[in-house]
Amino acid sequence: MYPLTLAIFLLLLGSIIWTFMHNKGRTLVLPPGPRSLPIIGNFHTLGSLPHRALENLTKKYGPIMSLRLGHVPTIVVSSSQTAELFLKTHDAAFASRPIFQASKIIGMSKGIAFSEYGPYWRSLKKLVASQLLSASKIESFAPMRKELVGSLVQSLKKAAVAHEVVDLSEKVRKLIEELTRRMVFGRSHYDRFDLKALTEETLNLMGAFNLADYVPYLGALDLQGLTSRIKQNGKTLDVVLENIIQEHEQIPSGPQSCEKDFIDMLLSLMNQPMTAHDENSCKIDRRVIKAIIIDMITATYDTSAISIEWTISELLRHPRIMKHVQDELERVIGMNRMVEETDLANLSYLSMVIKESFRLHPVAPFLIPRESMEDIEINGYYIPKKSRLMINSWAIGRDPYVWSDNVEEFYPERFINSNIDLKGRDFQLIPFGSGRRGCPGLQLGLTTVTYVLAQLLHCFDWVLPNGMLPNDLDMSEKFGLSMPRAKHLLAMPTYRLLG
Ligand code: HEM
Repeated sequence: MYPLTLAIFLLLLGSIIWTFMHNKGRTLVLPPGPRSLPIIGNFHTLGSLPHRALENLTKKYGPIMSLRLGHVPTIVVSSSQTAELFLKTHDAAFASRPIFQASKIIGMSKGIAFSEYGPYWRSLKKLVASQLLSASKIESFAPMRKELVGSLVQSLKKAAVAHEVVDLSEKVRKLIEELTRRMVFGRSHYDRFDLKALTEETLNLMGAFNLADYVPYLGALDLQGLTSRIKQNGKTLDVVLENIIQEHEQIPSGPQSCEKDFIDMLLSLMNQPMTAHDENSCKIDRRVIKAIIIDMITATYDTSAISIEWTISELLRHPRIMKHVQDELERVIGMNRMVEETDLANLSYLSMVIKESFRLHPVAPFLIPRESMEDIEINGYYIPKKSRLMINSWAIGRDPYVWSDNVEEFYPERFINSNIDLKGRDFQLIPFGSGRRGCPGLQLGLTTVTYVLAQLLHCFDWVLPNGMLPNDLDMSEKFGLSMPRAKHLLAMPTYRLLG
């Protein structure tokens, strides 16, 4: 009798443990969140500025909040501690990206920013980091940056003499556009194509809330007209890139050319494995080159320009801080010459101003959405596989537990004696993201932003037009994948260097 009882007992115990293990996901609950409606889920709660709407909801539901966008389970993370849990402790589980209809059709799901996590993405990211965005490659474009920023200063000098009001947003955008064009396409004469309009359309389509991505069975109806626009955009982009690549093949850059553009670099690696010394890794072909190029253009196109326009807007609203920046520039560089990139490391106050600007105005308020690759438990909550993860870096920059009670104030001095940097290790400030999917263009982006700002603030005094007072400057945002000012920044320059 005794062995039989023991066997039954062990069988029962085993089945209880098995049931517990296999029902683990079901016994845990989703993070709290607002009630969702049929079909649309919580879309109606997002409004026109979702980063603000969701920060508001966080006050009720906490820093890990669960929503449903259409049919997609979505987790919104809004504090530095919880961001660390998702982007560091459990980074591997959240290292994938959702595949959007636009990224698939346009070809971006084969690039870095919008591809799923796996060996292909890993090889691609390594290739780009080592061949296109290495410190030496960024350095090789320094003369080009100097030439183009110099031309902008000359045109602003003329405007200053004529007492003209300048559309600074437009000027800076054109500068970054030209920097991007020269770096990626170099000598190509692509004036037959409106690459600017094409890139803007790509960014708009990638940033749109497309019903096909959230309520798949409505996708076929194309109620928003997005699918046809995406197809058209994908086709045109492919033709343009094919033309530019062919031009590069017909007139290759000389072996001595010191300013090889990205297409030259990638063509020189054609048919080689993406990861050096790994014959099994995917080969670099035209499709890979096009996907990388689209990534490089879209990632560079507006990020730096948006950071610059927000920083100058804040300085125009805060004359004390503007003066402090200019005093530093005068002390470090003097008034007889222009800023060089080698001076940038000595501009510590400007660096604090840029951090403060990123805190209040992160270019990508939700970073780039991620997708979970497995069922996972975090902080006692159940997060199902294929959940969308939105990190609200805009809300994290305003967390009063981290930034004290003057969160809304533009106050660069908060970074004095602080080790917080922008590299994604300090989760209170993550404008470039963090972890495996963090931004590989951080160094290039930060160099460009700091150099252009230093030059504009060293060469010119700036005032708002028509006697507008600093507090009257409209600081409204336009929400998208990236978040520029809603209205262009207008200001009047006065040249201030000697000679
Ligand atoms: C001020 C300038 C820039 C800002 C604020 C910025 C910001 C970001 C952010 C927030 C992400 C998402 C990170 C995440 O999900 O954790 C990202 C990803 C990315 N960025 Fe940047 N970026 C900038 C400039 C650049 C430049 C100049 C390049 C390249 C030339 C670049 C290339 C990329 C790429 C390829 C990714 C996708 C990485 C991946 O998915 O693995 N970025 N960036």
